[in-house]
Amino acid sequence: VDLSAQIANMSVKNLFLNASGIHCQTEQELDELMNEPVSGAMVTKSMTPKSRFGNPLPRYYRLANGSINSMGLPNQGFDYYMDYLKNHDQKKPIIVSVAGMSKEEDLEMLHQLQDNDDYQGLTELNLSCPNVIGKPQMAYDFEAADDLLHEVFSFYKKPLGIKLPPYFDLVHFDMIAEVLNKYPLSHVNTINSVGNGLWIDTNSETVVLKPKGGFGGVGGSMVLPTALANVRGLRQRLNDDIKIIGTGGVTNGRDAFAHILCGAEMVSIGTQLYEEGLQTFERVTRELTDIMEAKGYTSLGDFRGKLKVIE
Ligand SMILES: C=Cc1c(C(=O)O)[nH]c(=O)[nH]c1=O
Repeated sequence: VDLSAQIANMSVKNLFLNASGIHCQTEQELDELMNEPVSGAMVTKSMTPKSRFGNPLPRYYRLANGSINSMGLPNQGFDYYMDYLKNHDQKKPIIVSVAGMSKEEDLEMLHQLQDNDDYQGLTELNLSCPNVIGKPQMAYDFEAADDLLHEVFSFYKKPLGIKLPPYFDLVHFDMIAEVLNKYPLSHVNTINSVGNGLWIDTNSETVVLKPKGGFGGVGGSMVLPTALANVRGLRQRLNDDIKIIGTGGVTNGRDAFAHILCGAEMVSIGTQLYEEGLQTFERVTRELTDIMEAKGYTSLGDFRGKLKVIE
């Protein structure tokens, strides 16, 4: 099922999904997401060809208004997730997230997905992992991202989206959109965590994460302004047929409403889902429904992308 098909009969009910990395690494976590009644889709932890332990612990830390992580791409490996797809009926679309440690690994996994006749799913190429030691975030290198996508779309013909890091300059929105509009992407998922933040325990005068001297991706409510800007900036610049999954900073119905006003077709929840658990989906959906009812909206289309500016 590609995202646009999923969106065709979109309602509040199936608007939400987990952010990749959250509650989606093991078979048990994936089963719990699959059986969660409210979320409309789900996404796997970004996978690499072989399973990875990831970075040394501590590698996740909860902040007052968010989180910081340097997980280092821990995942069970490509074959594990392919087996999961084969052995479980899909009660909801599962987005397969792919994040090779190199361009070669990205291409290797995408070739396998393309050549697997049993696989008809929606794939998301993660170009934005900030925590693999020594590996830059590909999506900050516009030329390299263009080259990779050119090569990918020379053979990959199934629905494919990409996960982007946040950009912080309107010219960068222009530049990445110029690249992405050249390709038949099903969607863009924005934002990934805000890369290479740093948190300090001032009592011990020490960083809180072990990997990379404490540098890690920042998520949660404190990144909502950046997430909204990236959803809005890319919606204003991307071809209409490239849908946007809004990710970043969603803790309640009002945050989700804001993402949709900026143009998000679906909304994913990460830090809040990790901290509060799967009941987050039911709570945020209820809160969003209450807001829509109070405003007299009966469908997401009544307000999606209709953010007003001050004339
Ligand atoms: C796939 C690796 C990622 C990771 C990670 O595994 O460290 N953390 C993030 O916040 N975003 C990612 O994209």
